[in-house]
Amino acid sequence: MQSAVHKYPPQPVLALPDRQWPNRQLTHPPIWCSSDLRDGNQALANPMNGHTKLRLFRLLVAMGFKEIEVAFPSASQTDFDFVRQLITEGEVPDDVTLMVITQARGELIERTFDALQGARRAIVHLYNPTAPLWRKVVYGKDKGGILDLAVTAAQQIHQRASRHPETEWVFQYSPETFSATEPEFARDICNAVLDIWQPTPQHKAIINLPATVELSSPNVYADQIEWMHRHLHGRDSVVLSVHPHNDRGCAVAAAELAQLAGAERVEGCLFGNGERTGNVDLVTLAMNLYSQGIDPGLDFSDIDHIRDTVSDCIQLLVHPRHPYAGELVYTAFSGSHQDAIKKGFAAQDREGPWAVPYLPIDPQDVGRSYEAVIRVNSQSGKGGSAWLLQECHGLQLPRAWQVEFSQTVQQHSDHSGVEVDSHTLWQLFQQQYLSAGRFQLLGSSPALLAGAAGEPLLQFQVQDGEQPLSLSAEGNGPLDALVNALSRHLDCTLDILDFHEHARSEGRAADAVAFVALSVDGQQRLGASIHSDSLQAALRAVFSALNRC
Ligand SMILES: CC(=O)SCCNC(=O)CCNC(=O)[C@H](O)C(C)(C)COP(=O)(O)OP(=O)(O)OC[C@H]1O[C@@H](n2cnc3c(N)ncnc32)[C@H](O)[C@@H]1OP(=O)(O)O
Ligand SMILES: CC(C)C(=O)C(=O)O
Repeated sequence: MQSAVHKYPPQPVLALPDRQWPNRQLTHPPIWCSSDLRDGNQALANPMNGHTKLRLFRLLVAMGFKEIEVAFPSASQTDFDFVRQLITEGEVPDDVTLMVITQARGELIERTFDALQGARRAIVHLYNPTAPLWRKVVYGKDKGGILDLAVTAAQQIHQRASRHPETEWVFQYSPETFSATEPEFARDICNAVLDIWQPTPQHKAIINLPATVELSSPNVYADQIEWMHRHLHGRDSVVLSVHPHNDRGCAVAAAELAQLAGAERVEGCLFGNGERTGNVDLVTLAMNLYSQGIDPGLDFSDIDHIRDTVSDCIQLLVHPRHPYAGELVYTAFSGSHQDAIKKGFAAQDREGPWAVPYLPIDPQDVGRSYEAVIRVNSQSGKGGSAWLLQECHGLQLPRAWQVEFSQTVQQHSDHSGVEVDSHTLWQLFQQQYLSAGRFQLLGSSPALLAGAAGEPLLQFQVQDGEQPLSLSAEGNGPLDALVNALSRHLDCTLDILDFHEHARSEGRAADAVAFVALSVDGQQRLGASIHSDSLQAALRAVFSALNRC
C-alpha cells in the first residue's frame, strides 16, 4: 500500500515563547457546563426525546451542574418543546442556568428567544465557524463577511434580549473551529462581538473557544488559549471558556492545559459523548481534580448510577476501562498488582492520605465496593485468591497456605481458561482442605485425665478408614496430645510446625478457622479446618493435614 501521508500538512503552531501555563498548577475546578443535551444529543443516531432529555437533565442537576446547555431550540420541535417544558414546569432550580445554542441566522435567533420566554436566567449561545476552510468551502465568505455575520447576530441577540428584562440574560459567543482559525482573526471577531455586548465585570459575557475538531497536541491548544486570554477586550468582563473535542484522544489533557492557560470554564459531556470521537469527558476531568485533592464540585458518589443512566439515555455503552467509571477500572487480575493492592489495603491508615498501589482513588468514594477490586484468573498470584477468600469467605490464609492454594487455583484457571469466581475458589478450598479423607475425628474427651508423668491425658475417638478407634495420649495441650496419639497409632513421627487460628469474620463470629502445618516423617503437610468450636477446629486441622499425605 502506498502511503497517503503527504495528504496531511501539519497544523501551524502559534509562537508564544513567553507562555506562562507550563509553570502553573490547577488549584480549583472550572465552571462546568454540560453540553450532553445539545452537543451530545446532536451526535446520536436517535436523538433523545423530551422524556429522556428530562431524565438526563435531572441527573445533571443532581450531580451539581449549574450551567446546562439543554437544546438547539430552532433545530427541532422536540428541542423547542423541551426548553418550554423546563421553564413552564419549574424544572430549573434557582441556582441552575439554562443555555441554548443558535446559529448566526436571524430567524433561528428569533425562535431561540421564543423558546426562552419566561426563563429566570438564560445563556444564549451564538456560534459561527471562523476557520479558513469553513470560510472558503462552507460559506464562500472572506473574513469581513464572516465578521459581519457574527456582529449582525450579536446585535440582534442584544436587541431581542433587551425586550425581555424579566430574564437575566448572559451572552456566549463561540468562534466555531477556533483552534483552526488564525489567532488574530479569532481575536478580532471575539472582540467585535464583545464590543456589541458590552459586558461588565458584574455582568460578564462568555467567550467559548472550541477545538471543534482536535487538530494538534494539547500544548498547542493551550498556547492558543493563553494568547486569546491576553488579547481579549475587557478580560475581566469575560468568562473564558473552552470546548475541546477528542479527535486525537487528547481532549482531557487539552482542557487541563487550557485551564492553566487562562480558561475558567469547560464545556463537555459525561463520558465524552459527542460528535465523532466526542466532547471532552467531564467525568474524567472532574475526577482527575478529585484525585489531586481538589473538590470538583460535582457529585460522583454513585458513579455506576450516573454511568448507567447516561448509557440508557444516549443508548451508548461506557467502555469497561473508561477512567473512573468503567466496570473494570478498580479491578486487578494480575498477580503482582493484586499482591501490592492487598498489602496496600492492609497498610492503609484510615485517617491518612490514600496510598494503595495501583488504585489512584479509593473505589468507595465513587460508590464501588472493595469486592471487585481483585479478581482471579491465570494471571493471578497468591494474593488474589487470598484476598477473595478473605473478602468473600472470611478466611485469612497464612502465607504458606496462600502459596500452596494458589498453585491449585493456577492449575484450575490454566485448565479452564476463564476467571475463577469466589464461589469456585471456595469449592477448590473445600476440596483441598475440608473434604473427608482416611482419618476423621469423631470426638474428644472433654475431661482431662492425669497421665503417669503428671501431664493431662486426652482421649480421642477417631475413624481410620473403616475402623473406629479410641486413642489416648499425654501432651502439653490438646493438639500436642492428639499428635502424640496419632504418632503412636501410625508409628511415624508427627510434629506441629505451624499453627494459626482466627475467628472467621464479624458476621460469622461463631466459626473458628484453624491452620496446621504438620511434619509427617519430615514431610510438611498443610491442613485447615472450620468449626464453631475453636478447639475442634484446631484438632480437625491436624486431620486435614494428615489426610493430605
Ligand atoms: C460544532 C457544532 O456542534 S455546531 C452545532 C451543530 N448542531 C446542529 O447542526 C444540530 C441542529 N441543527 C439543525 O437541526 C439544522 O442545522 C438547523 C435546523 C438548525 C438548520 O437547518 P437548515 O436551515 O436546513 O440549514 P443547514 O443545517 O443545512 O445549514 C446550512 C446553512 O446554514 C448556514 N450555517 C450553518 N451554521 C451557521 C452558523 N453558525 N451561522 C450562520 N449560518 C450558518 C450554512 O452556511 C448553510 O447556509 P446555505 O444554506 O446558505 O448554504
Ligand atoms: C458550537 C461549538 C461550541 C461547538 O459545539 C464546537 O465547536 O464543537
